Amino acid sequence: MDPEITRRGLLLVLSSPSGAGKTSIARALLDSDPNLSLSVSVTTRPMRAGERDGVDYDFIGKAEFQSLVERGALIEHAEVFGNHYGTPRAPVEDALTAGRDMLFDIDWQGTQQISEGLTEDIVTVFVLPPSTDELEKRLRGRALDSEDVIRRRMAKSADEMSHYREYQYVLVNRALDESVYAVRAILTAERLKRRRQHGLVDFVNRLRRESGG
Ligand SMILES: Nc1nc2c(ncn2[C@@H]2O[C@H](COP(=O)(O)OP(=O)(O)O)[C@@H](O)[C@H]2O)c(=O)[nH]1
Ligand SMILES: Nc1ncnc2c1ncn2[C@@H]1O[C@H](COP(=O)(O)OP(=O)(O)O)[C@@H](O)[C@H]1O
Repeated sequence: MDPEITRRGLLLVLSSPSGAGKTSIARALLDSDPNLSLSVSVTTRPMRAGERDGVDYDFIGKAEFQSLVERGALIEHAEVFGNHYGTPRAPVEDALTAGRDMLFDIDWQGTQQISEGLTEDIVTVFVLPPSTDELEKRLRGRALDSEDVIRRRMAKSADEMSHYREYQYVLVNRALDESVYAVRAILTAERLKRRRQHGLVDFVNRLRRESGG
């Protein structure tokens, strides 16, 4: 991009029923895109094997969570599967003004709350599994949750999927590399939206002057 043209950051939201693959897509995007960073949520859910505190989530207690809510430090928050989750406000506001993009792995309740305040900045993608059998296979294959938790997540998936209409883009996650490719394409196109690019008037005026128009 020409240095005269700067851009406001965007907020890329990925939602899906649990196990459809949004975390896998998110990790691949983050690994390959230096201008994209993950919005690290706070949660009261216990840490899973393989997760890192401060990287995947900030794992906090219920009292601390409540205090963040009361201080208005969360841009949105919701209860999912009996645990509390929320998005810290400050990193989001900093990223937008600095022209950096942020990725959110949040549910439909959080997406609705962020959409209300930041309608112009948000790009939303809903990820569907290819089939219910495959969804269950992926949840079991992840081997991180107990049988009871897996059953609860499967039972909630129909409810979560009913919100696909509230999203701008919808993607069926068949082959992971194809899904990552598709979300990268969305990101590329959204970054080129005219309204996100500042300085275009001066840039085009200069081009026109230089070409004698
Ligand atoms: N509203 C909201 N939802 C969140 C946040 N962080 C995670 N979630 C959602 O909470 C649900 C459960 O997340 P998690 O416990 O990590 O399980 P998994 O995504 O199914 O592996 C998922 O639908 C996440 O997208 C957050 O900060 N806000
Ligand atoms: N396209 C895919 N094909 C096969 N397995 C997948 C695919 N995407 C993700 N998985 C696997 O499915 C499981 C759930 O994926 P994950 O990214 O944790 O889902 P979510 O974040 O939506 O709960 C993981 O074991 C992951 O490796």
